Parts: sequence; C-alpha cells; structure tokens
Amino acid sequence: MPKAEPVGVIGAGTFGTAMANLLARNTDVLVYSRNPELTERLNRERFRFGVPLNARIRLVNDFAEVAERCQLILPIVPSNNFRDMMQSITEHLRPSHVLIHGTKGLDVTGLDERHIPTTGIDRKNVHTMTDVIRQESVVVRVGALTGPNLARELLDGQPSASVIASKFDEVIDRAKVVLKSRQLHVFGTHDLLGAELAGVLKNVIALGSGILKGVGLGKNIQAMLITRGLVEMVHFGQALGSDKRAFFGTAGIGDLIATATSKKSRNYMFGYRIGSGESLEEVMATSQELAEGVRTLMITRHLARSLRLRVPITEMLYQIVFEQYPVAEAMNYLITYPYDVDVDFL
Ligand SMILES: NC(=O)C1=CN([C@@H]2O[C@H](COP(=O)(O)OP(=O)(O)OC[C@H]3O[C@@H](n4cnc5c(N)ncnc54)[C@H](O)[C@@H]3O)[C@@H](O)[C@H]2O)C=CC1
Ligand SMILES: O=C(CO)COP(=O)(O)O
Repeated sequence: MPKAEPVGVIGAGTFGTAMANLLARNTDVLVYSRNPELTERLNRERFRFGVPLNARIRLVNDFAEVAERCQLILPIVPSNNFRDMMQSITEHLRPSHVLIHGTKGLDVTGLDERHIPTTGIDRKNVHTMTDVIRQESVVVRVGALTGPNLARELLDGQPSASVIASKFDEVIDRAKVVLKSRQLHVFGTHDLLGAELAGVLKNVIALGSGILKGVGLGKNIQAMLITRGLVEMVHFGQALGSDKRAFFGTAGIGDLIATATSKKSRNYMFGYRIGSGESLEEVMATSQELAEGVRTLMITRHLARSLRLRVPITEMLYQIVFEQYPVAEAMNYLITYPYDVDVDFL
C-alpha cells in the first residue's frame, strides 16, 4: 500500500487534537500551535486533554515547516480568528496546497459585529471558512470537514462519521486516505456550501436545546425545537444559496442529533447554563470553552432581518440569550406561532 501523505493541522485545541490523533492512525501529523511554550510542553509531555498524543504527532511553532512538509492541511481554529490566522500563514501557501477546514462558524467582514445596523447584516458581509481561505490565499482546492464529531468522544477513542465536502474529487479522496480508520467512517460530498452551513447552523439549535433542558423541560418540546430548528436551518441554507440535501445527511441531522442532545457539546452546555438562570455575561466570564453557536446566533438573527426570513426559533433564542427575554414567554410565542404546515420544503 502506498505511504499516506503527511498532514498538517492548524490549532492545537480540542478538535485539532482529536483530529490529529485520528490522522496519526494513518500518517505523520504536524500540529501547528501559535504558542511556543505549549508546543514545547506538549512535545515533552505528550499528553493533551487527558489523552496521550499518538507517537506520529509532532507539535511545531513555525508554520513554514508545516507548509513545506505537508501539502494537505486542516485549519481548525475558531471562526472569529480564522481570517487573521489565514492572513498570518498565507505567505507560505502555494496553489499546490489543499486546505480542508474543521471550523463550524461564519466570518463577518465590512462591519463591526458589536454595532450591527437595525437593517441587519447583508449577505455580502457573511462568508464561510472556505470563502475566507480562497479570499486570503492562492489555494484553490479547498474542503470542509464536518459531521457529528464531538471532540471529547473522539479523544476518548469512540467511533464516529465525518463528511468531507469539496468540489474536487481529489480533495475528498486524499482526505479519505488519511482519515478513514476503524474509529472513523468518512463520507464525501460535492455539496460544499450545504455541508458547511449545516455544521454551522446546527450549533444554534444545540444551544436552544440546552436552554430547554436547563429550564427543566422535557423531550416533547426538545423534539419540536430540533425539528422546527432543522426547518430554519434549511431555510437559511437556501437563502444563502445552498441545496437542502446536506441538511438531511450526516452533516445535517447527524450533527444536529449529536450536538443538540449531548452534555459533551459546549453549545448545548452553554444553553443549559442560560436556561438554568445564568446571564450571557456570567456564562461568558466563567467558561473557557468555545461555543460557536452564540456568535452564529447573533450573525444569523441579523442576517434573517436583511433577508426577511421567517425564523421564529432563531429570533426567540436571540432574545433569550442577548436580551434576557423570559424562556416561558418565548415558549408561549413558539407554541402559539402560526406555523401553517409541518413540512413545507421537500
Ligand atoms: N470541539 C468540538 O467538539 C468540535 C469543534 N469543531 C469546531 O472546531 C473549531 C475549533 O474548536 P475547538 O478546537 O474545540 O476550540 P478550542 O478553543 O479548543 O481550540 C482552538 C485552538 O485554536 C487556536 N488558535 C486560535 N487562533 C489561532 C491562530 N490565529 N493561529 C493558530 N492557532 C489559533 C487556539 O490557540 C486553540 O488552541 C470551532 O469552529 C468548532 O466549532 C468542530 C467539530 C467538533
Ligand atoms: O460540531 C460539533 C460537534 O460535531 C459541536 O460541538 P461543540 O458544541 O462542543 O462545539
């Protein structure tokens, strides 16, 4: 069998580390960390998030080394840092590189996120991470890694499935070679935008599902939220130009089930704390953990305004999280909302 190509991972966080350990089952992995002390310590201790790092992983603090050794690179950093990260590495990237990101968030440019106009956020200001890669580098062959991939479960060696989305068969095939293992099933799709957006948008519904649990509500209303939430995800996807198919596969329903029902999801747990009575500021101040869904909620709610989308769940969640609207009132609004038909998009 031919030797698998070495792979670079950008970001030594929870998901970057989980993916590095999965990749190292098949090949050598260089993980780029921007923190020199952490790089040195991890190479010495070889332990991260309570699990041993595979012997085929090496941490590096110099991105030039990653770009030189690896043609296939997985950026896995939070969405609000993604553009900065791309700008800091772009001089080392060549058209021969392939970038497949694992980030589940959106990029906003051209306006200040802290002062959104009442008219909302225009579509032209919102970008996916693959848009950002193409805007900031000469790389053409891009892809997204998505699907139900709770990092904690992956770190603990539990099985899962991922989706590699790319317009290029070559990108999907190369990713499969380095990722497929007894722990991970890998699907491929050409529906890049749909798969990317499904992974991003489901975090908002996971946040909402956590809120319901925090308030003490049961499975019936959780099921309604997840089902109607999926409808809103599809409407957002279509308004942003994507097909709806991906939303019904592993990248959509699959990731939604995992994230909107698991205490290992940071988005779900963030919502749980809000539902338990903590304010946004309190949760933010006491949590080290990243919950992309909070920022995505802010972006999509303002995007819905400018696109004139009917997304009552998104609107209610926004008001609960950002405007302290009482959950009981929000529930009343949703239960009495004049939904005309159950399924109106197939
Ligand atoms: N944790 C999870 O279960 C999953 C996370 N994701 C996505 O992966 C992305 C990252 O999440 P986590 O790894 O969990 O977050 P994390 O907060 O654990 O780690 C993020 C890492 O990115 C690094 N970083 C930030 N800016 C950087 C830059 N400019 N250059 C280099 N490194 C930089 C940070 O130092 C940190 O080590 C998010 O978009 C998340 O939605 C996707 C699937 C599962
Ligand atoms: O995308 C995810 C799992 O697939 C999200 O997990 P978190 O809610 O922990 O960020």
